[in-house]
Amino acid sequence: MKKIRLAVTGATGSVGGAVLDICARFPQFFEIRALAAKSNAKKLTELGRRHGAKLLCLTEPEDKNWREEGFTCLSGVNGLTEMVEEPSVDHAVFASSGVAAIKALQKALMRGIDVSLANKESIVVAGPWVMPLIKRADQLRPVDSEHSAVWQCLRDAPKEEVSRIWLTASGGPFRDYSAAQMEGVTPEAALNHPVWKMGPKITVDSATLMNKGIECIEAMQLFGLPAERVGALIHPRSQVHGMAEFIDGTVRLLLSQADMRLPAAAAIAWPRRLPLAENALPPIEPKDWDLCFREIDEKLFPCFALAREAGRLGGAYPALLVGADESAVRHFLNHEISYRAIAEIISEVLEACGEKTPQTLEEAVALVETGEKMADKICRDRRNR
Ligand SMILES: NC(=O)C1=CN([C@@H]2O[C@H](COP(=O)(O)OP(=O)(O)OC[C@H]3O[C@@H](n4cnc5c(N)ncnc54)[C@H](OP(=O)(O)O)[C@@H]3O)[C@@H](O)[C@H]2O)C=CC1
Ligand SMILES: CC(=O)[C@@H](O)[C@H](O)COP(=O)(O)O
Ligand SMILES: [Mn+2]
Repeated sequence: MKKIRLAVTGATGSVGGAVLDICARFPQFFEIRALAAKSNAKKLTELGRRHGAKLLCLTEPEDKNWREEGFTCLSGVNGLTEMVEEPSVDHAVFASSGVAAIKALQKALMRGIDVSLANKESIVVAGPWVMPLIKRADQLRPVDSEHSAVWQCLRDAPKEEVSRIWLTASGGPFRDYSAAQMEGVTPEAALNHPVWKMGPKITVDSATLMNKGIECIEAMQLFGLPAERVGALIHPRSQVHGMAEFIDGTVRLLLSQADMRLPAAAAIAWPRRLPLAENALPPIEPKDWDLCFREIDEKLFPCFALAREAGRLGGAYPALLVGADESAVRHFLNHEISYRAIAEIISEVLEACGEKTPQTLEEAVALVETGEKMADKICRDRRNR
């Protein structure tokens, strides 16, 4: 069988690591051609050598003349686009954070190569422009664990037979806190996720439940469903990752260990399933299967409510939300604003400038920056008060 030749954006990060782990375990199926990150030249080069990559790309290298012997080295955001246009790449994995990879995602889909997508920001911001570029079923495969689960549950299901889909949420470290207990929680506490080991931004988003709200918008885009047909439930043990409910009232659900290597493998190996249960990831024993779900309290988790509303309203709101959240989380992690202020600041941004619907992808991406800058200003003003 011909090996799948991959380019991985976000290779130095948490999901990037899961993808590379799968590739290393199954060298008979995968070949790493290209790796990209933002600025971590040392780790990227090390990974490049370990996985035999030929091409490396840093979008923001510290040294503008960055070069590494034995590799073709690209710099800047355009490097990501060049990377996915490389003829020897036939599968692009997007596992970077933020919105830098949107153009490259667009190019990869237009080129017709397979795409595995973990980066949720890009689809939330650019979904209306990116989704129509898909040329065939399953060209775009979700890697975000809940979306991968739903995608797998929907396999072979006619769209008209699907009534609703469900995403699960761990609930984050504060899922059992009262509003009073949430006052004054620290970044360190927010970074202590009960289940997943992830990058800092998404970990804080899990603690505010913004992650789940953003994932609802991501699901609306990926599966072409309106907000009212995308639900989310707290499921503390994170065994069930997503569900599809059908018009006859039956529900398919996907239950597995909480390990990003599973959705990564499902995406890059599709339609094949890799024998991960044999060694790396033993399945959960039936006696331990857990089917406890509970509703999300939108008062306790206002970020979730804000994202749900942004998804319902569409237009400029999803992009502004992504930008404002990026800023608010950064300021929270820097101990400059409180946990509660994250939702307050995002709400202020959405109220101030949500009306103008972007007409182009460029306008949508510009709105992310607008949201981020406006939230930066609100944070600064609050500190100076
Ligand atoms: N972690 C997880 O389990 C999950 C993550 N996701 C999503 O996947 C994405 C990555 O998350 P995660 O792995 O946790 O994040 P990490 O913080 O662990 O890693 C981020 C990665 O993205 C790279 N990166 C950041 N900005 C840019 C940029 N401007 N250009 C190129 N590369 C960039 C970083 O490079 P560098 O090291 O040089 O900074 C690093 O490789 C996010 O969109 C997240 O929401 C989705 C589901 C699960
Ligand atoms: C692993 C993954 O997909 C994350 O997006 C995860 O969902 C975060 O956990 P929460 O359910 O706490 O948001
Ligand atoms: Mn997820």
